[in-house]
Amino acid sequence: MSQSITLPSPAKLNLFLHIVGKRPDGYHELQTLFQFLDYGDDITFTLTPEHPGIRLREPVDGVPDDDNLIVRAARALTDIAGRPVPGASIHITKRLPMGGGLGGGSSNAATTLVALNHLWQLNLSEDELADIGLKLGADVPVFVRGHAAFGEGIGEILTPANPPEDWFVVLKPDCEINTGKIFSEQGLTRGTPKMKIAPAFEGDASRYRNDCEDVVCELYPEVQKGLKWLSQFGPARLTGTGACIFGRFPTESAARIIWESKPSGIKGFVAKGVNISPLHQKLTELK
Ligand SMILES: C[C@](O)(CO)[C@H](O)COP(=O)(O)OP(=O)(O)OC[C@H]1O[C@@H](n2ccc(N)nc2=O)[C@H](O)[C@@H]1O
Ligand SMILES: Nc1ncnc2c1ncn2[C@@H]1O[C@H](COP(=O)(O)OP(=O)(O)OP(=O)(O)O)[C@@H](O)[C@H]1O
Repeated sequence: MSQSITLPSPAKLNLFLHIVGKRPDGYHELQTLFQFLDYGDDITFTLTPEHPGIRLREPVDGVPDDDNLIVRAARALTDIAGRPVPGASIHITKRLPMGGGLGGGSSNAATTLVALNHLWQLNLSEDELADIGLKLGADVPVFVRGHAAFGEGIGEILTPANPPEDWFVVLKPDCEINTGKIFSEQGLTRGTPKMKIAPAFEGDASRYRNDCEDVVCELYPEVQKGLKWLSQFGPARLTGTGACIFGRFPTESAARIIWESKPSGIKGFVAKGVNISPLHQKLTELK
């Protein structure tokens, strides 16, 4: 690879999300089905041997650079490198809404780990990168591994899956939702019985549920309104702890017809569900 590389940092959907328990450390045990979207941010990494350290070319709105998951991921790799590494300048084209349940920050962290592992020639394995990623956020490992998967534990125990690669209308109701706040809500459904993960479940969208939906709809009426509208055309769900909601369609044209008729003012996009992450597709092309 050259000294500069631009890589995708895609969104994920939680096609379903069950909360099956709570761990002693307060984190919730989940069962979920992750699929990637062919839509997301792009990040350009340029090595700057003349300038040591990590620099973000522009801040992400409302996120101090030291808290930015891109910078935190790069620093975590620097710490583990065991030798001096060249500086890096990082430019992000941000498309994913924050607090959207699309895993934007986690995806940015994963793309950074994968990119700098290559550019700095650290040769860390996928397992090692996923372990570093888990310390940054529960959703980072699935983005590092790059295959649609059933997620268990807090999302780090991954079993590769192949749900249908349908088209989605993703809508972003006008609110940002803090993941920690939803997990701390008293009324959250926490006791869904654990099921045996089985491939048959991958295609059976009628069984998909998100246990955060009731609490989120109660706290954020704009999410409830969006779900009601989207449900007219088929099953619609919340992703993660929201705020984004999605409806599934068999073709792009079917999705676009609904997208064109959405209520004015609501943002979002149309995208295809993909089982190999666009990040990993691009890496394969570069090899
Ligand atoms: C809801 C999901 O998006 C589903 O994929 C993820 O589990 C959330 O992952 P994430 O945004 O990376 O979340 P983190 O940054 O790790 O966690 C934010 C906060 O949410 C709570 N949290 C998160 C994940 C989890 N399984 N149980 C929790 O209780 C914890 O209080 C944590 O401090
Ligand atoms: N590079 C980044 N991009 C977006 N958010 C970031 C980034 N770095 C840190 N953050 C912080 O992470 C928070 C969550 O952002 P993110 O876009 O991951 O939300 P999300 O889609 O709801 O995530 P999840 O589905 O994992 O809960 C933001 O509010 C922000 O404070």
